[in-house]
Amino acid sequence: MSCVLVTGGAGYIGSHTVKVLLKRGYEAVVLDNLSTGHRQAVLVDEAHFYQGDIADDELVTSIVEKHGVDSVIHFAAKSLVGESMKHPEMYLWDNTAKSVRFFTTLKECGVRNIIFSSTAAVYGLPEQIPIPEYLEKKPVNPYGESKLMVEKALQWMEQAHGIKWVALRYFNAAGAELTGVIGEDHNPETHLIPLVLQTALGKREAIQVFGTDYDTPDGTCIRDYIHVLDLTDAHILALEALKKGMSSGALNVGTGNGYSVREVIEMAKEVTEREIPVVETERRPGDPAVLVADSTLAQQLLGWKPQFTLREMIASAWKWHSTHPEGYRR
Ligand SMILES: NC(=O)c1ccc[n+]([C@@H]2O[C@H](COP(=O)([O-])OP(=O)(O)OC[C@H]3O[C@@H](n4cnc5c(N)ncnc54)[C@H](O)[C@@H]3O)[C@@H](O)[C@H]2O)c1
Ligand SMILES: O=c1ccn([C@@H]2O[C@H](COP(=O)(O)OP(=O)(O)O[C@H]3O[C@H](CO)[C@@H](O)[C@H](O)[C@H]3O)[C@@H](O)[C@H]2O)c(=O)[nH]1
Repeated sequence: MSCVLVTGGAGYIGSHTVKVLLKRGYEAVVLDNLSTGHRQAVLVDEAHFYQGDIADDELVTSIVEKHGVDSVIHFAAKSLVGESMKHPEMYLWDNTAKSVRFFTTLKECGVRNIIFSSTAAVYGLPEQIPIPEYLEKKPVNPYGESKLMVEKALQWMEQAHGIKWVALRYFNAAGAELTGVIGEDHNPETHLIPLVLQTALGKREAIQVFGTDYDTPDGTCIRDYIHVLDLTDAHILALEALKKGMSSGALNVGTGNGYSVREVIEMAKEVTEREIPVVETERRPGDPAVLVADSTLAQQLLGWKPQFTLREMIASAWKWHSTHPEGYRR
């Protein structure tokens, strides 16, 4: 089997993907600067680990040559929407400029296959639900813009240099692998499900519900939560399809089912059998009311099908959080 370079492989989604890649017989090498990732998240001894930056040409070249890398899964990025509003230049630099530099190095090394972590944030405030890929892309924050620019860079680099790529536009990643050994550990944590579970653990006094006056059945925002293992599966299938000749392009990855903030909290109460105090607050700026994916294309082209329900996402996340209340800092 060939060697896959996984950037951001010490992060939440990347570490799950590395584990599954190894299990399926791939050789994997991780490049991560540990800005938000955790060295302990790359558990398996067979995964080679390099601490460094994707824009370090020399390091990238030496990794590709040493390990015979022929494909890349590129997770490394900053992904805090609020931070991107305050410091857009940071996102344009880290996510866009560094990715272009990284792809240039890969091109020079002859690496042709790239799977890229894109996001539902490229759609901005979509006028149609569920969201198909062809809908107009109008990001409402620099984070989404920084990812859309990378998709465009890939398109042009394909034309000029024959790079093959798939941009997976994830909706809301959730859950953890089923042994509870690795999981989500962001600092600061901004995502709903980990915050709800930290509240169940008593680490937070209450979960804030950002806005109860949206035009949705219970007034709170609706999102399409997708299990991190379903995401991992989509990456590996996309890589395999690309190598078999599938055309480059962007694919949505979600379940097609939307859940409101209140529904998530209710399900978390059932799963954890704990009290979860709620405080209703103002809307969080930039939050669309509803984001639900139409993932028909990914299902047709990759033969991919999401396997996990929201309950299973919350239960697997609970297994991780309840056994690692301080995340990887134990
Ligand atoms: N979590 C979600 O719900 C979600 C949704 C849509 C898209 N995404 C995208 O998926 C990817 C992974 O997200 P995550 O939640 O696992 O984030 P994460 O912060 O846990 O992982 C990102 C990893 O990349 C590393 N990194 C960042 N910049 C780097 C650089 N310049 N060089 C080397 N390593 C670098 C970090 O140290 C970290 O380990 C990101 O690109 C994110 O934008 C995430
Ligand atoms: O304390 C909290 C945190 C979140 N929310 C709400 O919960 C929903 C989900 O929020 P969050 O978990 O922060 O995810 P999103 O803001 O939807 O963004 C995620 O999903 C996007 C794609 O849908 C990705 O682009 C982003 O990277 C990823 O963080 C939103 O309606 C929030 O307003 C709360 O009510 N209280």
